[in-house]
Amino acid sequence: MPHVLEGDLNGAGHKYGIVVSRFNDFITGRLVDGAVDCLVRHGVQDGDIDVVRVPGAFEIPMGARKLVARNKYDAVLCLGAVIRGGTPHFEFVAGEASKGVGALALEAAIPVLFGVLTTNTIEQAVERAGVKSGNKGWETAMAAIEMVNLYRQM
Ligand SMILES: Nc1c(NC[C@H](O)[C@H](O)[C@H](O)CO)[nH]c(=O)[nH]c1=O
Ligand SMILES: CC(=O)[C@@H](O)COP(=O)(O)O
Repeated sequence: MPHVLEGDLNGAGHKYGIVVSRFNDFITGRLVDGAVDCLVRHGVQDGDIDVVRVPGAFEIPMGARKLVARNKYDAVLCLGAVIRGGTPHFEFVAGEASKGVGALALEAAIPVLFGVLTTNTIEQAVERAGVKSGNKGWETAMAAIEMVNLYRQM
């Protein structure tokens, strides 16, 4: 039988930083609600969750990097919503947000999670912010709890 490592879903005693972009706040606010609900329901104290708001998804990596540098969190969650418009701007904003979070995640000593919606339509974003396709904030928080507990075993 192989020896398998995986993190459990108990968040008791964990501290989390959340960076969220204000652009499309009608969506990103729901992502934060979902993430905080998930963390608290899995044992994280409300007072152990800090939320930092940045203007848009392009600024998420900057905010996340500052949160990691505080050295006070077990993980940092990055939440946002990039919704395609009429120009190629979507590709650049979404691309830089994911590249920046990905690079930070590989250099940081703690898990940095990517919960940025990148959708073609507003409807797709709404569906993934607590409607019929779940809540990307909740999903990101679940992954964060698991990764924190996995890191503690490695
Ligand atoms: N169009 C969206 C943006 N655009 C703004 C950028 O993220 C950035 O704030 C600006 O370019 C200044 O650097 N941001 C989103 O989060 N979502 C969008 O759909
Ligand atoms: C993702 C975006 O930057 C987008 O909302 C901007 O819309 P547009 O491409 O119509 O300027």
